[in-house]
Parts: sequence; C-alpha cells; structure tokens
Amino acid sequence: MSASPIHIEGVDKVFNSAAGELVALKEIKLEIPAGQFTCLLGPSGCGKSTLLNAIAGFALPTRGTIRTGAHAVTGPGPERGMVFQEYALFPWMTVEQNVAFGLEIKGLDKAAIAATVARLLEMLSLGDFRQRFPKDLSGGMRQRVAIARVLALDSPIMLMDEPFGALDALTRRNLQDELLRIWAATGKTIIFVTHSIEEAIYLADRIVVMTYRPGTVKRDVMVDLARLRDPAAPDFNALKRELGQLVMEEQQRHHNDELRMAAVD
Ligand SMILES: Nc1ncnc2c1ncn2[C@@H]1O[C@H](COP(=O)(O)OP(=O)(O)OP(=O)(O)O)[C@@H](O)[C@H]1O
Repeated sequence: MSASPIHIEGVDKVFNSAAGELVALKEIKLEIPAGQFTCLLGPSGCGKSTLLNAIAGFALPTRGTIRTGAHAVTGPGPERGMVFQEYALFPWMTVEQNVAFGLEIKGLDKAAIAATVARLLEMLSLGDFRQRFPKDLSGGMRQRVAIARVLALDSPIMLMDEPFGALDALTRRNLQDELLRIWAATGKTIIFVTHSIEEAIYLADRIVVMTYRPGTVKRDVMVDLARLRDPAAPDFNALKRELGQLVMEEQQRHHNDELRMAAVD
C-alpha cells in the first residue's frame, strides 16, 4: 500500500453538549504530503485529538472534507493506522498474538504472519518478550507492542495520539529515536499529536500549532533542522522559544476560559 497525500478542507467539528454547542474545530485547512512527519501541537482542549480522530474516520467532521488521495474519509480504513496513548492491547493475548491479530483478521497464511511478527518484534527489540502478556511489560514495552501492531498492518499513514505521553523521559527519547528510524525506513506519513514542544521539534518535518477553542491553525511551521536533532543546540532552542510563546498564548486563553466558566457557576 503506498501513501497518498491527505487533504483537509474547511473542516469544522461541533459537539452538542448539555451546555450547548461546542465548536472544537473551525475551518481547518491542511495539505499533508505523503511521507511527511507532522506534529499537531497545542495546549489541552485545542482539538488535536478531535482532528486526529476525524482523519482516522472515528468521528467525522460536521463540515468540510478529509481525503486521502482521491478517497473521501467516511470511516476508519486500512490505509490509516492509529496508535493511542493508552496502549490499547488485548490483555489476554501475548505480545506475539497482539501483533499477529490484525494479520489473522486479514486472512494471511500462518507462515507469512509468523515472518512479519518476528521481523517487527526484532525491529522493536521485543524478540525476547514475545510470550509475555501486556501486564508483565513496562509502559515503554507496551507502547512498542502497540506500534508493532500498527506497523504489522502496514498502513501508509500512521496517526499517533500522544503515544509517548505516559512514559519517562529516557524511554520516551528511545522510542522517539525508534520511531524516526522506522519512519526513515518505511516512508510512512505520520501525524503525531503532542503537548510537548521539545518532542514536536525533535520529531517533525512540520509543526501545526493549534489555537484553543475553537481549534484553528495558529501557525504552520516547517522545521528545517538536520536530524538527529540536538535539543541543546541554539537553533533548536530558538525554535522552542518561538513555539513556546505561541503555545503559552493559547494556554492563557484556556486558563481565562476556565476562570470565566468558574465565575458563571
Ligand atoms: N465527544 C465529545 N463531546 C463533547 N465535547 C468534546 C468531545 N470530544 C472532545 N470534546 C471537546 O472538544 C474540545 C477539543 O478536545 P480534544 O480532546 O480534541 O482536545 P486536545 O487538544 O486533544 O486536548 P488534550 O490534549 O487534553 O487531549 C475540548 O473542549 C473537549 O472538551
């Protein structure tokens, strides 16, 4: 399966809640070329997950369209794989069975499944843990299994919702490096949601900074730094300051909104 560009055109998402309409996304327009590593960055509540879920086809836009190549997204599809923050593994299956699951559903023969699973477990340093159950793994290992599971399906587009948010700093950096290696080796399109400015700069070709409610594109930044990037380098830090200012403005709007709502209560 080869990657197609993603076209997001005039996307709004409105939720109806007890408190009335909540406009989570407003007029999002993005063209994401095949193979690009894009991070969606912004404070809590700016609609990053809503946009990712719309691309995944889990929750369709209220207005506007999302297409991969010529195909409108009308629901989940095999060309788009999702990795969630909560590892979303089957607890009753071993590592090996978790990774094999999607391939069995696809009806691949046993030998092909075994070869793919062995290759991916090796790639993600899980070879020695293939008989373990998720409860017997660390958070970092569980997240590796979740990544292996999506890679097994070979979706050209990987959607990742704060996949490393719950991990300690060292594990997080290791997995970021592994993800960059996989991305370079496979040419997949990755859309990665994060709160972390440093994580976005470390990983992305492009960072889309979103505004707090309604979620719009505040700034669309190409990251022109050579990889592997050094978070201590002056150009890395200059970009971190610039993005930090943008995110802080939106955090402040979030904070003001909360104060306003508390005053109404
Ligand atoms: N199913 C829903 N029903 C009602 N409101 C929702 C629903 N899903 C999200 N929202 C609201 O939409 C807004 C955007 O939420 P979303 O989860 O996309 O933000 P986010 O940027 O991903 O935040 P976080 O980083 O905290 O996950 C929030 O105000 C949230 O409360």
